[in-house]
Amino acid sequence: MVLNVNKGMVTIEGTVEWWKAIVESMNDGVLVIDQAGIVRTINPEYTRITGVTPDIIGKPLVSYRPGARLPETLASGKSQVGVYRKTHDREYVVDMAPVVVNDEIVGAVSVCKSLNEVQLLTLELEKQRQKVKELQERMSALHRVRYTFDDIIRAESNMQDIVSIAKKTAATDLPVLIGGESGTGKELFAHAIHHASLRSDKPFIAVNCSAIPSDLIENELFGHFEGVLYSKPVIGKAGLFEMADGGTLFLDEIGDLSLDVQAKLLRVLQEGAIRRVGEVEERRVDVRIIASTHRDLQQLITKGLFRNDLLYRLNTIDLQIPPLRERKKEIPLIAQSLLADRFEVEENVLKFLTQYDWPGNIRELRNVLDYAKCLVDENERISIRHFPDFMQKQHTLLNEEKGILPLHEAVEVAEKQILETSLQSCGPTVGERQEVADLLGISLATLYNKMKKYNIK
Ligand SMILES: Nc1ncnc2c1ncn2[C@@H]1O[C@H](COP(=O)(O)OP(=O)(O)OP(=O)(O)O)[C@@H](O)[C@H]1O
Repeated sequence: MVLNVNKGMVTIEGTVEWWKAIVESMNDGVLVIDQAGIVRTINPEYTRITGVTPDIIGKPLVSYRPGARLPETLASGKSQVGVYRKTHDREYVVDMAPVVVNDEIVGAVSVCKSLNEVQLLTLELEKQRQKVKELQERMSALHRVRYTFDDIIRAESNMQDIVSIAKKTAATDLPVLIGGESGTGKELFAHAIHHASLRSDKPFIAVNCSAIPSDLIENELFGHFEGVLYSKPVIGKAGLFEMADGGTLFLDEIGDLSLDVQAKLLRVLQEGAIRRVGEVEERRVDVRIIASTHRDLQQLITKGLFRNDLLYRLNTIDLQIPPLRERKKEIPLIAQSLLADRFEVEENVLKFLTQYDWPGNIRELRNVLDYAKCLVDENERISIRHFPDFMQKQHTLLNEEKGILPLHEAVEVAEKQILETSLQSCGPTVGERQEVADLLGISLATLYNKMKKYNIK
């Protein structure tokens, strides 16, 4: 035996004892025979699983266990894997392999697991498979589109034309570039095109290029290698291109990609293959690209911030979605749809909505209506005072320009102003508010109701 003293620890290595200790400590049952079929060793686990006791050591295996299969491996030199065995009431699974030294078979080893353990492992494996399946289903639900062409409310002829072109592109794999201000419905169009395409049962992956830091976007789009980096294991990761394989990749805000990533993207579009960061070999991907931007890409090209050749790869079909202020006819329709027939709206509100400029387009319209829906009381109709302050001011400005207000609105404006002025110099106590109510000739309860109505704190 060789004793090594290493930092105060005594170890035994390169000895029979060393290997015996390893075999003894294993969780699998081990039995070894030599060239003559004589059992040379078994470990305690072998006894526990098979019931064979250590007195077999030194005896021919077949004399002790006539049905043993290990001698077959010894004779043929061929391994046997997952062999089911049953002796008396014990069931187990055995792997058998020849022991080869200098190209010569010098024995054979049998490694067994009790069936119970195998069953437990099989059960665990089945559970994990089920989990993977559930996760895959959840992932594909996440990657399914929410909108179809039916969800695109349109009334203006320019929008009808755009939808009709978009429907035609759905039947192809051509790249589509969707332009338009923020909130005009670019992503809605991308969903609808994918939904109507032959790829609709495959993933739709949307990535907002402006939301991912530039040093991470390459990793996100193309994935990264698996291996060892600075002596640490790195688990490989598929990028969004691989995740979208067979489906559609929606590159939102493409104008925000750095020139470096634009060059890599162009290569992928030309080659139809991606290379994970840190890998050499290419992987083929079949992905349809729909890109969108609220920027003027021609202007970015002039400034040297966008690649001309990439634009030509992306804009085979170029859809420009007009801003909401150029689709006035659609505003009441979209508003009614967002209110889902559950809220009534005063006539002058719908009129005002069509006059407003909507710099945030349909997203802004949705937000403003959500605000009003939250503020309006049950059985009340949505009126201007249920809108955010900036909208109310805009409404007043518009009417001032015209110099006329509908009478009930003029009354409300005046009433609100009188209340605000009277309450300005008064403190928050009930006594002080009672004084204001007395001066105005109304009850305290009416004062509080009007404060609530006009959102006066
Ligand atoms: N024609 C339409 N009919 C009904 N709803 C619409 C229409 N266009 C857009 N919307 C709704 O407006 C909101 C904004 O749309 P979307 O996210 O598609 O805009 P976008 O142009 O992609 O915005 P951004 O450039 O900021 O990403 C979404 O809630 C969408 O469902």
